[in-house]
Amino acid sequence: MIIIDHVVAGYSAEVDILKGMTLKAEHAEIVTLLGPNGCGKSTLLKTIAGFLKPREGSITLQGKDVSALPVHHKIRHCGIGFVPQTENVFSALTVRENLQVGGHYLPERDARARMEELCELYPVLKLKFNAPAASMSGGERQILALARALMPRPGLLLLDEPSAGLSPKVLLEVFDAIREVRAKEQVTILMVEQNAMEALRISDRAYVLSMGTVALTGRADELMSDSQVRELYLGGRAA
Ligand SMILES: Nc1ncnc2c1ncn2[C@@H]1O[C@H](COP(=O)(O)OP(=O)(O)OP(=O)(O)O)[C@@H](O)[C@H]1O
Repeated sequence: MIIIDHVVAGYSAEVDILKGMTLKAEHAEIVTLLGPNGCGKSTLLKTIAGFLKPREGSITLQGKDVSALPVHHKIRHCGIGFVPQTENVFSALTVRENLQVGGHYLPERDARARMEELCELYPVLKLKFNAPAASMSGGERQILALARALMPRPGLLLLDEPSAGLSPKVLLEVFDAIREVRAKEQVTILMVEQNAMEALRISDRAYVLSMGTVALTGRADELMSDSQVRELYLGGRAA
């Protein structure tokens, strides 16, 4: 379980982007963060991942305060995996090499076994194992990015717009991949998304952010079926 408690953070000392952000994700939940451009969704993920330090408030993971820990410590010792929105695979490296990067500090035997597991989970990785990531489609690259972050078996996975730039059909394949790993490995997933309705369909709960704070929260199915919420926050489309 992760608890974000009244977190204030930003890129410079003068400007707060997160202005007292409070939210949580329970074990093995898929929680989606929605909201308009610039409201702080990516900044929140970067703060949880350790790229930014909270000026105020705390981030608690499994009961431990991880607020001030740097990125590498969070990946290696706290079980936090992060898939950024762009540049999330190494195009010139093969699928195998990308996965090796994700598991670089695992003992070699463990890394090999983990790669095999992930190739079972996502057969496209096995198919393209020795091909460069550059030869993969957008959806395949997204699945590779997901698998790379999964190499060290994180308990918490942070996904920044996994559907960015994907067609509606491919988007659903990537969302299926996310749902599958939650089911198989009980990983907690905190995901930023612009495709609100599609993301809510695979989510347990969601938070709608506005100007650095939480404007609204609820169960995904309740948010989807509330016409006022749909109109105000989710683009007004029917569920
Ligand atoms: N590296 C940075 N340095 C300074 N300001 C930044 C940086 N990255 C983002 N910001 C600013 O922080 C604010 C929040 O940006 P953020 O990327 O978190 O928004 P977002 O909700 O993820 O938006 P989007 O949906 O467009 O990705 C914006 O005003 C943005 O200009």
